[in-house]
Amino acid sequence: MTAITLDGVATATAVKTELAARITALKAQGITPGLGTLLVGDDPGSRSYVAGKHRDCAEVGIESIRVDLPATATDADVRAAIDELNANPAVTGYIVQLPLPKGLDEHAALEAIDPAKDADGLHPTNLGRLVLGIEGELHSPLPCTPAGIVEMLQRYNVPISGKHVTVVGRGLTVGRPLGLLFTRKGLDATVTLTHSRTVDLAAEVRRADIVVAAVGVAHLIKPEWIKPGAAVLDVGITRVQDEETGKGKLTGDVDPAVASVAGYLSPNPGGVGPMTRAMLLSNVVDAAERALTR
Ligand SMILES: Nc1nc2c(c(=O)[nH]1)N[C@@H](CN(C=O)c1ccc(C(=O)N[C@@H](CCC(=O)O)C(=O)O)cc1)CN2
Repeated sequence: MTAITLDGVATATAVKTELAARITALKAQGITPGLGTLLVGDDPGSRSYVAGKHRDCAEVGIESIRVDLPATATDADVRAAIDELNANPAVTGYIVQLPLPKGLDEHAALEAIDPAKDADGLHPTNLGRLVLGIEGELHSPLPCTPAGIVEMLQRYNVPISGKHVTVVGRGLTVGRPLGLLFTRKGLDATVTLTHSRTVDLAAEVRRADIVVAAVGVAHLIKPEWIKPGAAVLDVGITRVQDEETGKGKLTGDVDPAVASVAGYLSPNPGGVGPMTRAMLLSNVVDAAERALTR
């Protein structure tokens, strides 16, 4: 068996095309969505993700506002930048790029975001709404990577309801919210959320119909751990040295040989990452549309 590729680049392109039409309609009604980003420090990965977010905005017609602080910034500097983004009417939604440099209080930063402008769905109010399962009018933004994972599975018609999902990794941006999302009414999966103290990870992965690996350990997930036909989504990323060229390259959590056992495989790069970016744009557009109806 060779797994069907869950192509994040193509799926994100489809999402962005749909969003561009909604943005044109918003502009016709006098609303221009605007995404703000706050980047602290000079981590090359974070820099490149933020640059990508601004490129995406330009592509679909969303204004973007960029605030960069040096690595020497204090919690008070971060708070002042967040207060400005909260007050800026051109910013309809914004994100604080994570992780913040060591020593800065990430939780305080996320709590300071105006929940109505939280484009990442990481403010405690919005995560709380995810816990409570609040949808409909009060529907709040979902964290982008979990939302992108579900969107991609649905667009490829991968069954979720009644299926067993094993999530490897319990981080704030992926594992924890993903467990809540998959168990929501309407998706109705059964989730095992695993982490570094899980006793027999291989056994937990082996019983899953859907495996999401978001732990940042290169090639941790082995082909013999995979139930034949399962959907495997590779989210974690590690920078390793290419043995042939000696150059740095990005590697996911999933051993490439998994493709010979799985039914579906979301590669890394080229899978969930582009969907994360598309879902951020989607959150910004959703918020602008919600503002229209208020
Ligand atoms: N505030 C947030 N911080 C972080 C988030 C987040 O959702 N909100 N997620 C990650 C980083 N991230 C977005 O911010 C992100 C990571 C990866 C990609 C991506 O498209 N990756 C490419 C490969 C990357 C490369 O070539 O360098 C891929 O998978 O194909 C997009 C966004 C942590 N921080």
